[in-house]
Order: sequence, then structure tokens, then C-alpha cells
Amino acid sequence: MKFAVLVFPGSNCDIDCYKAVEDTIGQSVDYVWHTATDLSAYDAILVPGGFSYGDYLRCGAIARFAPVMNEVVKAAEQGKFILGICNGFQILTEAGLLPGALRRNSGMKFICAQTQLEVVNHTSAFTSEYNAGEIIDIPIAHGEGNYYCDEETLAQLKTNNQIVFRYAGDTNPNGSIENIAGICNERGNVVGMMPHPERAVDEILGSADGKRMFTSILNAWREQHGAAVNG
Ligand SMILES: NC(=O)CC[C@H](N)C(=O)O
Repeated sequence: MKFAVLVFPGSNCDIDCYKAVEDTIGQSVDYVWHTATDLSAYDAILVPGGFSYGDYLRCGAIARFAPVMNEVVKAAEQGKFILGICNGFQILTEAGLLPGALRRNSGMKFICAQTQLEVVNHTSAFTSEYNAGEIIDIPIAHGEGNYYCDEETLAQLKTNNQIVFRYAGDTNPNGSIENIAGICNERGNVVGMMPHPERAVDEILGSADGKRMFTSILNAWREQHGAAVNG
């Protein structure tokens, strides 16, 4: 299986994503610059965190016009796996690949903290290795992680099982509507989340709970391509 890690000017979690793929599932992975116009070689695309284009206008608002984003839209239409983490989530909402928007944290401060997440959807291609309702430790680091969508969209997210993660219990670090920490598109092949699973792939980092997102993606890809495939 082949992964692309997109790199925009200002990305700062690209190396973490690359290492996470290498260390957790040992699959092929390339950095792909934001000017690229062909992603056909890749099965999964990681849109990493950071401060693309300095977060000017709004986080992700400029990155969404980068040439590579046309290819990300194409890849999403082809059913490839796309995971946007933090700034990557912001870029995917700006690009219209995921519904809703990320606003300034309700406390108006950048928050860097370990959080507990509830796995709400454990049947997606990205979360099949988790148990229903499992609580996992994954860190956050953002200033604009306050997820918002209108009531109609929220109802659709619930009906289609598109809420993937919530901040557990009463914890809600950024004011997100209904504690939402991550969502997927209706088809289930595009996920966006504010917490950073790539920073939680080894106990030495404080948690290894993010590891199973990567193993889930690999398993889903292998299932799609037949159990014989060992890429
Ligand atoms: N870690 C990140 O990706 C940060 C995202 C964005 N720059 C924010 O502050 O919200």
C-alpha cells in the first residue's frame, strides 16, 4: 500500500505522519509537495497538521486552493482513503470534502494537551481496530479546533454515523458542537480530526492509542484488494 503525505508551506506534522506510517505499518510513503498534480500512484493521502500559509485568512483557507487539492478531490471521488489531521481537517472542510467548519477555540487560546476521545464510529475504514465506545488517549494542539455545523448537517452526521470521535465525557477543550473531535464523509473514505493520532503511536510518546488508526487503514485496503495482497 502506498501513502502520500502532503506538504504545504507551513506544514509541521508531515514528518510525524511519515514516521507514523513507517513505524506502525511499514508501508511505502512519500512526501508530496503542494504543487503536485498527480496522486494516481497513491492509495491513501494524509493531510498533515501545521500552519499552512501561516494560517492567514482562516486556517486552511489558502491551502485549499493549492494545485494538489484538485487531486485530493479526485482521489476522494475514487474512494481512496484520505485522512486530514488538525490543519489537515481544516483544509478538508475548506475544500468542501467534509461538512462544517473549524472556528477559534471557545477560550480564544491555542491548546496543547493530552485528551481522551470516545470512538463513536468503530466500523469505519479508519477505526475498525477500536472497540465501540472505547476511550483513547490522543493529544491535541490547535487554536481553531472548535467544530461547528448547522442543525441539518448535524442531524445528517448522526443519521449516517459520520461522527467518528468525540471528546470523552464532559471534556470539550475547544467548544466543538456536541464534543465532536472527528468526522467522516458520507461514503466513509474521508476522515478529518483535530487530535493527532500520529503523535500517539508509541508508549514513549505518552500513548500508543493512535497506532490502530494506521493498522485499520491498512486492513481496510487489504480487504478491498483481497487478502492475498501483501503490499
Ligand atoms: N497542529 C495544527 O495542525 C494546528 C492547526 C492550526 N494552525 C490551528 O492552530 O488551529
